[in-house]
Amino acid sequence: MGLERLRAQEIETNSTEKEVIDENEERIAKMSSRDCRCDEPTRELQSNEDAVESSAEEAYAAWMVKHPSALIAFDRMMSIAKEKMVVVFLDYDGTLSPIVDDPDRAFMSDSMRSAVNKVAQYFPTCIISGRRRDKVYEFVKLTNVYYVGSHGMDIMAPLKPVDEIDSALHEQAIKEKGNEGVLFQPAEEYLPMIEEVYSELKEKTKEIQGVLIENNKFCISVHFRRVDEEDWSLLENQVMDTMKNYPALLITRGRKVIEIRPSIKWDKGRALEYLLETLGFGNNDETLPLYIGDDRTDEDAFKVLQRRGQGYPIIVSSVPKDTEASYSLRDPSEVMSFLLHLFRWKRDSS
Ligand SMILES: O=P(O)(O)OC[C@H]1O[C@H](O[C@H]2O[C@H](CO)[C@@H](O)[C@H](O)[C@H]2O)[C@H](O)[C@@H](O)[C@@H]1O
Repeated sequence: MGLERLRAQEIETNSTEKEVIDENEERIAKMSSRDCRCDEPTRELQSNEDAVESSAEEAYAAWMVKHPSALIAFDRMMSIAKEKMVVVFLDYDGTLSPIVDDPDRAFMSDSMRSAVNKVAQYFPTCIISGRRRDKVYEFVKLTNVYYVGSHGMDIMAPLKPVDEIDSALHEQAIKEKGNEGVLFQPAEEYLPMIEEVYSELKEKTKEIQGVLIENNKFCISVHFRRVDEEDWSLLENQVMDTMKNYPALLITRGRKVIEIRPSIKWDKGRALEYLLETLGFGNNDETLPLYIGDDRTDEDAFKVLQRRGQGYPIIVSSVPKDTEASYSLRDPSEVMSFLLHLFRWKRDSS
């Protein structure tokens, strides 16, 4: 697409998008000038609520010293990117869409879609989610990004040879899909077991109000966000009881969700490495991967980037969290601002 058209598209950016960006920029400007606060006159005694809020803000500010805002640090981060190929990896829930009660309604805003689309016009862009791959596509609806589902276990990659990545696993798991690309599903043999567990869990938990079991193809999510807190341990016991019969499956935790997945050595971090190889960007010196995610499963990808000493792991969180990420963004609206910064940076430097 020509630059003219890209610019025209950007001008069309709707007002909500602009408002969100302005708000974020105002907040960032305030944060950058935080040091000035010591000159302010001593404030009057605050109400308890204010005090709690301000101590939460202080804890967040202290955490941000170790995980600076990727918006504030943008220019510094990008100063080494000029000579490199930036590859963008994005988580979906909590990163591109806000966390909502009903997982089927975790829609992405049009302005976020437009930001991802803009970034994907300049950089290879992959969305890596715990959800089914086709479900993520239903939400995102962009044809210029790569989709990875089931926490990295369902990859649709371009038709390209893979070098040394797990050749044994690769041979058994790869399938050619005509011109669409190559489907890499390292946990394919677990499919019947996952189906079985999904049916069992549905049956077993059907009396618990609010529980939702989501079939994510190679993984299962047991959601308890809408379950009464007093039923949480009952649900947990029922899940554990079912899982006793499936030692080949692993239980992990996410945001108000118990996740069940094959216990193979494959996760979002391995998927990131796999994609870098298949996209032809395996070379550490020439590639700058950015990974933005909010969940525990994204930590696997952060760890990989830390181990490779390459790129930028960025966590999305509005509260202090233990993380391997080097940078942070507060919420999806800051993710959108970051993506638009990235787009403009590339557009204006090309
Ligand atoms: O890897 P992700 O794209 O972050 O997916 C992780 C899980 O996200 C979804 O659940 C979470 O978001 C829901 C919608 O906002 C929310 O209701 C739920 O409480 C969260 O845990 C998704 O439904 C899961 O299948 C994914 O594994």
